[in-house]
Amino acid sequence: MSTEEFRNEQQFITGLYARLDDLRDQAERAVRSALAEPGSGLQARLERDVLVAEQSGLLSALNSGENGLCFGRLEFSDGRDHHIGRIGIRQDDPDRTPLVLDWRAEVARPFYLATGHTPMGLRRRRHITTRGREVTALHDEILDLTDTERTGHEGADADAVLLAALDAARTGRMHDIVQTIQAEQDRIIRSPHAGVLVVEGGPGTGKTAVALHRAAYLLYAYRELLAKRGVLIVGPNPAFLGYIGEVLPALGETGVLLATVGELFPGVHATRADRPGAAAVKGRAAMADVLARVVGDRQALPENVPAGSGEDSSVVPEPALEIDHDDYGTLLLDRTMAHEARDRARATGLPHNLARPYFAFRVIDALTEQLADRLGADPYGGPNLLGPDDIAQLGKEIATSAEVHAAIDTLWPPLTPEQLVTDFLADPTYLDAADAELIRRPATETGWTAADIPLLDEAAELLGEDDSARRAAEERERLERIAYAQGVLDLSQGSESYEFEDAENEYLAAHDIIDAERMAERHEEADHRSAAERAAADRTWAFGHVIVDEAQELSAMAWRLLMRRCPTRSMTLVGDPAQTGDEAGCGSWKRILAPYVGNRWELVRLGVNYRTPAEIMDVASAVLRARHPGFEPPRSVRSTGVRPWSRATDDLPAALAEAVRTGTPQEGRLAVIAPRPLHEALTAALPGVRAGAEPDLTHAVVLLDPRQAKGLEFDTVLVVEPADIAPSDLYVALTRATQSLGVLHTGPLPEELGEALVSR
Ligand SMILES: Nc1ncnc2c1ncn2[C@@H]1O[C@H](COP(=O)(O)OP(=O)(O)OP(=O)(O)O)[C@@H](O)[C@H]1O
Repeated sequence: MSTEEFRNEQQFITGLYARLDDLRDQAERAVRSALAEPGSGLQARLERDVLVAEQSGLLSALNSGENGLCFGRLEFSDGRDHHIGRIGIRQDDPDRTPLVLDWRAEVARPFYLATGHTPMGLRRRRHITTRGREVTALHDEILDLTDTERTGHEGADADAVLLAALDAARTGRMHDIVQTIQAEQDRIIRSPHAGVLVVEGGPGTGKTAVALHRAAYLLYAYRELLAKRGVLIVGPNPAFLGYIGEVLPALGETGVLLATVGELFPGVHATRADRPGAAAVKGRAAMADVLARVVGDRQALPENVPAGSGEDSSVVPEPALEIDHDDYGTLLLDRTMAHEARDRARATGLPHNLARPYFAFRVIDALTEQLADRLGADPYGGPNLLGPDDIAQLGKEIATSAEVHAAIDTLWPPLTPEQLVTDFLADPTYLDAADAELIRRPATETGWTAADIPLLDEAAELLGEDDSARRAAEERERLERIAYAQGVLDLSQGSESYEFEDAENEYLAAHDIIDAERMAERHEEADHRSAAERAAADRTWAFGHVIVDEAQELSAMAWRLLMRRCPTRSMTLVGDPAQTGDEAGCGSWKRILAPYVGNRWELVRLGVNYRTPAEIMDVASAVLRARHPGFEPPRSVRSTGVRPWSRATDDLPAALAEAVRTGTPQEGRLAVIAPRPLHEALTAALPGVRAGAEPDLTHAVVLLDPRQAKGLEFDTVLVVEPADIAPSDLYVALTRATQSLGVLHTGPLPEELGEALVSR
């Protein structure tokens, strides 16, 4: 081993961290002094806010570089020599020479793609492993095969760095993979941001890792566009989002919204669970039509014939609403009138609440006409005696009558999504009896389920938000801000000294470059939250890019919601149809995507399993092949030589306690995956175990049900009572371990599993 190479590299890394410390100091000082500024005046406050935001963003990016700041070096045959790191850092010289290049820069690509066959101009690729600020290992690969110069760090196994990362003890939190991204993954991470990209791959093929690094890459490559519109990452449950939550901050990116579909209707938290079968019914595409019909039904016509209207036998009595007007006695809002008003309002094509004023205007006009006919009728049969002013006055009185508005509300009520969906679930219509029964929920039972959220969103689309009051208030505020900004500008103009006319001293004052309106707008922007925060609070936010993990789990209704959040259809969807567990999940990409993008989407497959050793993957594949004989499992990149085992027992809690005691790794994590009904008994047998809806995954031992385990991984996994777990969920459970797998059972094992395991 060449100690000189080692020393040189250490010297470089030490210098690099010194530069990082300097930059951090500068940014901290800038933030501190900006915050200490009294900031009088709009312009000063605006500048201060911008500076604080910029420097804080820079600080968090610099802090993210603390671990593994630099992890690679590229030496090109033409003499170029670059270090590669988590973030880019420049020297403090007039040219701002790069010290280390951001892994996302185009020049860094050969680090991930170059091979002996296609060296991409590289002579040597070096992996630098560090602990804190200390270099602990160097691995070199010579790509130019004519090169005879050796450093002594050429690894016998070029994949040593990758294998070390895969073998490392798990922490309960996902880590980034910037140091070891593989070529097939790199191509996906850097593919252009427009259009729909589907990434399919078996368990452990790095789909989640790729999706997260793609978000970081897109924010780097299309920063201007995406920082404004934000990136949304959708995951299957909050525990999973907690598990992946540290990856992007570690890559210096914080402006991404991570959410489950159940969190995408602002103001509503899904806290209830659906009963079995209900989510599948609620998730069907047909629910969109059902809800549209339900809204249509709320645009009603009068049903009852008023008492006494059949007295004149020459007139066919018509159903009508009787309106008792304080001043003018009874008015009749009859069916013909309501029908005509409804047709007019519907013809606008607007959502229910926004079409409502059109209905109301029409009804008011018709009632005014009715009243004018009655009051102005000439007893001698001549033309109406009322003039246009009288009729206009009558119209005003009708339009401001509480009784008239009550009648309009009866026929075309203003509705909220919550109200509409609550009423629908209490009395589900347009469904067959069995489906209706599955989703029926009395209006007195409050709280929402995750499958209700797409229904609420659909209802919100059908109803539209009548936001005229809010918009009027916003406009008032805006005008006030402009008036204030104008005052500020007038003052600054008034205080100009004569020196400003002197060409020598000429500089731009605020009023030269900005008018009051723009100044007010800029101040308003400076007040605003980050794109991710604003997006989280706004149901109609259109994201710049949407990434969906475990995409196979989403229902047709959930897709409708997500597509509304991404009108440009710039999306990355990752998933594995073989792992579909949710009863509402929609299996085929073609079926999911056809309604939105036809066949204009791209599919890429990942075929290497980085998580599960070959011995464990053999067992999991046996389970899947029993149902899908043609199934091709992903190829495991490593094997451990440890065969998965099974143990039959009469005393499950005791046997499990023993297996947990002997199986818990010194470092690393163990998960027990068991059907939910067993959890109470098993928790009692495992003191200190973390269980429940959102267990702390960083704890040494956790108890999960198979659905909770989706997307997660642990060093050791114990699967309990596999015969009681649905096959696709069992496949997921069996593929969660990075080192060892055991199965405990009281009854017989599923046949294919029994054959694949060694019994203990
Ligand atoms: N290039 C890589 N370098 C190092 N580790 C990697 C690499 N690719 C994937 N991994 C690791 O492999 C494991 C599995 O990755 P990930 O969770 O992204 O897979 P997945 O395809 O989403 O799996 P599943 O479908 O089972 O949820 C993770 O620990 C991840 O860090």
